[in-house]
Parts: sequence; structure tokens; C-alpha cells
Amino acid sequence: MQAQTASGKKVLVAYFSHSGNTREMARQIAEATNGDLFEIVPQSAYPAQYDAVMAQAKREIGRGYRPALKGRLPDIGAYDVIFVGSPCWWGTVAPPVATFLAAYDWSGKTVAPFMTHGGSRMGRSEEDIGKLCHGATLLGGLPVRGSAVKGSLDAVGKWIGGMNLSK
Ligand SMILES: Cc1cc2nc3c(=O)[nH]c(=O)nc-3n(C[C@H](O)[C@H](O)[C@H](O)COP(=O)(O)O)c2cc1C
Repeated sequence: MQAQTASGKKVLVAYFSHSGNTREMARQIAEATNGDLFEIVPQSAYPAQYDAVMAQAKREIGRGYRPALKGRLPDIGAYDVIFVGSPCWWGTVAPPVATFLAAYDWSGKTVAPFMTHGGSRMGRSEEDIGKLCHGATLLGGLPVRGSAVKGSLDAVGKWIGGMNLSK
């Protein structure tokens, strides 16, 4: 049985993280909502080296590449609200997140995007997520600067507080 909030809504927190910031934010959101965590993992890991990952991400985003993901994807039919987290990569979601979003029928679901970034905030990710989530109700996203993620509990709490989801 899936975890459930006080409001009875079932919450999934799905995220991709390359260097850990978005993972930390996802943990905070899962903790605040009693949601289930799912890490989106590409079959081929991105290089750790900064220049290499920047170049690969630029290429992939430029041509709309959707990398294959590792493991079995969660059954989102079991959830009402799906938080979707990504680092800001070249102003949008990282390619594995685009793969994840494209894998589902989002009709009737509520999608809440969150992002860690180095200054671009949500970039154009909300628009891009909207295009991949036909039929979903898209809530306004929460951007947190990657370097400030350890101190983002308050912002996360306020954001979730406005959604009637707290446990
Ligand atoms: C390939 C790549 C592209 C990035 N592009 C942007 C960007 O366009 N705007 C921005 O504010 N930060 C950008 N960043 C910084 C990351 O969004 C930021 O460090 C984020 O917190 C990393 O999250 P993670 O630790 O979960 O991977 C980029 C980082 C990488 C590796």
C-alpha cells in the first residue's frame, strides 16, 4: 500500500540528480508529504567531469534526446500527486526527466515540479513539463539554488503547505 497524506492523497516524489542537490530536495519533499521517493536513473550515467557533462547535456537537450532509464518505473496510477524534480540543465529539465514524463498518461494527475539551479530558477522547465504532461494539472514549481538546498526546508514546507498535502 502506498503512503498516504492526511488529506488521503497519495504522493510520489520522482527526481533525477547528478550531483546530489535535487536528491536532497526530493528527500525534504517526501518527508514533508509522507510521499514515496523514486530516483530517475539513466541507463548510462552522465560523466562526473564538469565540461563533459555540460557538453553532453547541451547536445542531448539540443536534439530532444530521451535517454533510456534503469529499472522499472513506478505505477503512477497509484498516485494522485506526483512531484517531479530535476536540476536545471541548460534552462530546462535534464533529459532523463523528459524520458520519465514522456512514459505516462498524465490525465487526472496533479504534477508539482521542483528544481535546483545555479541562478536560472525554473528556467523554461515549467513550459517544457507542461508539454510532456498532457491532461495533468500543473502546479507552480519550487526552484531552490543548489548551494542553498540544505536550508530549503522552510521554503519546501511553505510550498507544500499551500497544497493541502502535509502529513
Ligand atoms: C549539464 C549542466 C547544465 C546546467 N545548466 C544550468 C542552467 O542552465 N542554469 C542554472 O541555473 N544552473 C545550471 N546548472 C547547475 C545545476 O542546475 C545545479 O548545480 C543543480 O543544483 C545541480 O543539481 P544536482 O546536484 O541534483 O545534479 C547546470 C549544471 C549542469 C551539470
